[in-house]
Amino acid sequence: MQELLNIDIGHLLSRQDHADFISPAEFENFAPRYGQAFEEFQAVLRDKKSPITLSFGEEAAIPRIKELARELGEKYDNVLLLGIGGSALGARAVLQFLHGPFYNLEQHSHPRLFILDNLDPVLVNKAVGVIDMARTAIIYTSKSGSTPETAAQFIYFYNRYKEAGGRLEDIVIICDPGDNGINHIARQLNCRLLHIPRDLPGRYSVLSSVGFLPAEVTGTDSARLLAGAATAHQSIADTPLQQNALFALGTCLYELAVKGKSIHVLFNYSSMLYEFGLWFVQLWAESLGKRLSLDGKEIHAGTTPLASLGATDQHSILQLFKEGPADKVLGFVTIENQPVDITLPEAFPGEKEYAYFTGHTMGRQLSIEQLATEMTLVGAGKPCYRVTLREISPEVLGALFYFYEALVVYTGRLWNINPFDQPGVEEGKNITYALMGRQDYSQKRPAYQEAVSRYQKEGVRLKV
Ligand SMILES: O=P(O)(O)OC[C@H]1O[C@H](O)[C@H](O)[C@@H](O)[C@@H]1O
Repeated sequence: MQELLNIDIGHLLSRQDHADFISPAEFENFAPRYGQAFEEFQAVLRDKKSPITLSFGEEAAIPRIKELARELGEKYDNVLLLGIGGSALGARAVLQFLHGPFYNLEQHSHPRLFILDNLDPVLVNKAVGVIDMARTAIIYTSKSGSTPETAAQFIYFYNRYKEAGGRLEDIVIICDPGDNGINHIARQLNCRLLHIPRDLPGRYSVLSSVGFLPAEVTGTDSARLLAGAATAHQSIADTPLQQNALFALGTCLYELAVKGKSIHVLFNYSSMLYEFGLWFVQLWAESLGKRLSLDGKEIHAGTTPLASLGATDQHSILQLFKEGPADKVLGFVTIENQPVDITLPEAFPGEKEYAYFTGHTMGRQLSIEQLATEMTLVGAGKPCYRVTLREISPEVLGALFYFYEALVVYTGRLWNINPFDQPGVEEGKNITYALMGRQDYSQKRPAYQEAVSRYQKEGVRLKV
């Protein structure tokens, strides 16, 4: 049987020395130079000692998650998921990949799923206009429980839910098991509580109750997502260096970054992968973008992730990819076996711009366009790799999630950084807490207020 994922790195390489690609000599040097780091990483995976392998322990939680999803489905027409970042992007990617963008408009036996992942009064107001709170279950997902955007949304919807006569014990909270406010609230409400493994960071948590419950609510078997991840895990952990796709791709991406390819574009050739692209952006950016190395040196590691959609973005950003700065490496993601294809009937036979479509399928046209785009980029000196997905299925998506998680963790080793923290986002949060009057930030408040007014005075305002 065909593999879940196939990776082609041939067009990251060149036949001779080339500043924009990996040369044969550089490629040959991979094993002696990085082999030990990779084999150490493989050993950590095999021993299930990496935070990402905590997902496999979540198999035990699946029966309870299925039961909960079934109950919610029986009682409610809608499920409202409140979360942000790693608490929403994975669920959005699963929904889009397996059900597409019109899930909530289709007729089916499962509840509609609304994922609100922004603090935006206009958006919230629009949602209130279309969601009947008396027929809506709430899932509040926050690893830390202290993320202010999600907390504000929960406070608001909790009140609306109560006003609509909602049963407090049906609210679902998904969070870290620590002794924190969100757990206190869960106990106070006596509601449903699912815990995310303590050492599984939010942006790596899609393969846990964070992704599993919303998936199950919409009828996706989360055990199949996890089974796909397990297949990818086995291949990454057990395949020897010379044939290992993750070793080859991760090492190429790291070396190309060092050679100045500071932007990593994921060019997804399926609208079903649109949300996956956003999940990838958070995972790549927060994990690898680090000021300090593990030994405390200021290195400003990482490359900038960008998600693009084919064929749509051929008509927007492709021009820059091809002729703009030579600072990018591009990964194409394509789907080998589409569940449906559409054959174009004969029309306008006398018009040469239209006649040639007759008998072609949209799927075939899309794959021709993908190949044409990739070839022209490589021809213009832009290194490209391709990930081919066997089909649209939970197993393939689980494998894809896990592959990119492992890719990030391995390249993090080469950068010598911690891929599991995000110190850079804490300062902004602290200012927010202080200015919003959070009690335990009262001492820091005057200093932050002063800094804010100084900052605002520095503005140079011009009229239009
Ligand atoms: O799940 P939460 O704790 O609410 O966190 C939501 C998001 O918050 C922060 O921005 C972190 O940098 C992200 O990594 C995280 O996914």
